[in-house]
Amino acid sequence: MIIGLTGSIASGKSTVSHMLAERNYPVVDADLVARVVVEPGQPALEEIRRAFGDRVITQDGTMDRRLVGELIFNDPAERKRLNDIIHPAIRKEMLKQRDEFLADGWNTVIMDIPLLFESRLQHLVDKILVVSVTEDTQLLRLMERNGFTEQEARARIASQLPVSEKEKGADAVIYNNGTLAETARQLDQILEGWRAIP
Ligand SMILES: CC(C)(COP(=O)(O)OP(=O)(O)OC[C@H]1O[C@@H](n2cnc3c(N)ncnc32)[C@H](O)[C@@H]1O)[C@@H](O)C(=O)NCCC(=O)NCCS
Ligand SMILES: Nc1ncnc2c1ncn2[C@@H]1O[C@H](COP(=O)(O)OP(=O)(O)OP(=O)(O)O)[C@@H](O)[C@H]1O
Repeated sequence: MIIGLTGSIASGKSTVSHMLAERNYPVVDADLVARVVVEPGQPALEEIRRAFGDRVITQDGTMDRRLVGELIFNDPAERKRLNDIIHPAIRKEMLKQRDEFLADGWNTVIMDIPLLFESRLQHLVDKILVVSVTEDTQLLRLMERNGFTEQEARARIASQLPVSEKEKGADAVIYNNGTLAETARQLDQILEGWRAIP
C-alpha cells in the first residue's frame, strides 16, 4: 500500500512523518528530495541559475533558498517557472525511492508530498492522509518555526490550496491542533483501520 501524506504548509506533515518513521514505516520525503536534486552539480541547479540568474547561487555554489523563496512565493509566474524545472526531477527520484522500498519487500510505503493535490499526483498513491490544522494555528506555527513575518507566512499559505479543500480529497484526516499525543493516537487508529503494516 502506498500512502500519500499531505496537508498545507506547517500543518504537521513532517511531525506525522517522523511518527511514521518511529513506527518503522519507510518514508519518501518530497521536501528532502527537493533539496537533493538542486545540490551543486545537479542539472536542475544549472537550469535554475539560467532561469533566475547568478544571484540565486550563493558563494559556496548552493541555491539561495531564502531568495528563491522570496521570488516564488510572491509571484505565481516565477513559482511555475521553478516548479516546471524542479518537479520532474523530484518526481523521478521519488518514484525511484518508492520502487526501491517495494523491491526490498516493504508492505507499505509513505510518500510525504506537500503538493500532492496541487500537482495532481493522487494517482501515485492508494490512500491519502491529510494533516490539517486551523488557519490560526497554521499561521502561528509557520511564523514561529521559520521566523517569518505575518506577510511572509501568508504568502506561503496562499501559494497552496486551502487545507479545507485538501480534506475533501482525503481518505483520512488527522487534526493536528492538539497535543502530539492526540495526533499520534489519531495516526495509530487510521493505520489500524487501513491494516497498514510496514
Ligand atoms: C522555494 C524553496 C527554495 C524554499 O525553501 P525553504 O527551505 O524555505 O522551504 P522548504 O523547502 O523546507 O519547503 C517548505 C514548504 O514550503 C511549501 N512549498 C515549497 N515549494 C513550494 C511550491 N513550489 N509551491 C507551493 N508550496 C511550496 C511546502 O509546503 C514545503 O513543505 C523550496 O521550497 C523549493 O525548492 N521549492 C520548490 C520545490 C517544491 O515544489 N517543493 C515542494 C515539495 S515537492
Ligand atoms: N501538535 C503540535 N503541537 C505543537 N506544535 C506542533 C504540533 N505539530 C507540529 N508542531 C510544530 O509546528 C511546526 C510545523 O510542523 P511541521 O514542520 O511538522 O509541518 P509541515 O507540514 O511538515 O511543514 P512544511 O509544509 O513546511 O514542510 C513545527 O515547528 C512543529 O514542531
